[in-house]
Amino acid sequence: MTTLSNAGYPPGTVITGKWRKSRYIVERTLGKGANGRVYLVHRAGVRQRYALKVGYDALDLQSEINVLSALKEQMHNAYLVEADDHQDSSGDVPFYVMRYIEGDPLHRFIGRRGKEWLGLVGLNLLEKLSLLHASGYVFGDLKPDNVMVSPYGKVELIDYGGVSSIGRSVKQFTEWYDRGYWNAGSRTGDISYDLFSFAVMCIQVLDEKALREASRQLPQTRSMTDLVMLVRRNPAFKPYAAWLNKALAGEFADSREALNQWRGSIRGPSAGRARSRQQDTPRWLRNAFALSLFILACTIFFLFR
Ligand SMILES: Nc1ncnc2c1ncn2[C@@H]1O[C@H](COP(=O)(O)OP(=O)(O)OP(=O)(O)O)[C@@H](O)[C@H]1O
Repeated sequence: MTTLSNAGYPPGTVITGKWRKSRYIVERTLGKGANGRVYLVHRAGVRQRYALKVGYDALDLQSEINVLSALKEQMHNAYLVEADDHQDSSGDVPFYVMRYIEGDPLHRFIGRRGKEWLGLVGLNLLEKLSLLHASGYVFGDLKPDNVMVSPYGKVELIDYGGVSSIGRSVKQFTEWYDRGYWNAGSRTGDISYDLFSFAVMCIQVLDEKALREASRQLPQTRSMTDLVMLVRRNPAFKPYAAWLNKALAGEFADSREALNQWRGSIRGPSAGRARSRQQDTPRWLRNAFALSLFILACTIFFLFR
């Protein structure tokens, strides 16, 4: 196996699996990151679309494939479709095919739809994380770019390159979301590591400016207390404050507890809207409606008795 050296595949490129012989046709590039390029593809002769990742480094991609294969067995998770090698001008290039997730990354979704969606989206994300934790893994590199949200708030994690077994060192992380960056704990992959990252993501979504300012200090003076203080300062955090403080301090016993507490402390946007619709209706109008129902009932009673 060699590493991918080309500049990317243009639309129409056919990627043929060396061993399994599946043929995928590139529609467009979906994105590129530190580990590889991801293409939107469809299988030759079939409409079904997939995301296909070609790695820059064969070993890194293989470890991602190993995790996805293990998850597929343990979680009956159909995210990984297949893995194979493909031959291009640079030699054999490894790739894997996964479910295509349509949606927006978390920060773009919240930016478009409103911060009140954080409750529901956070709940769905915590459900995904607790399934992963129950299978013995931590996600590691949890950040808004790796959380895709569909138009109805359904959540999918992408980029499993940072996943590691519970108890092992975190393989891949991104500064803001990393517990070590805030001098708030080790980089050992435990469930609290993911919950810490989750809390920082929430802080970013609700007050990115304050998070940026807090991160500007000297590395040795940065601390979890800075995050706790900024949660305390901004009233937007009120519904989530108790949860965030507990996650930042690593005090959740497990992700089920975190999930249940989140569920208890939030109200989804639809519930919020329904409630505000009810509150928007003036009391006189509700009373008038009740009175007219009463008069109608009396009329029917006297007419038909
Ligand atoms: N299953 C998928 N469905 C839709 N889009 C995807 C999928 N997987 C990846 N992408 C897109 O491709 C981009 C790069 O993918 P990915 O994050 O896996 O690459 P990476 O090299 O590991 O990135 P990073 O540098 O963040 O670690 C993502 O940001 C996303 O936009």
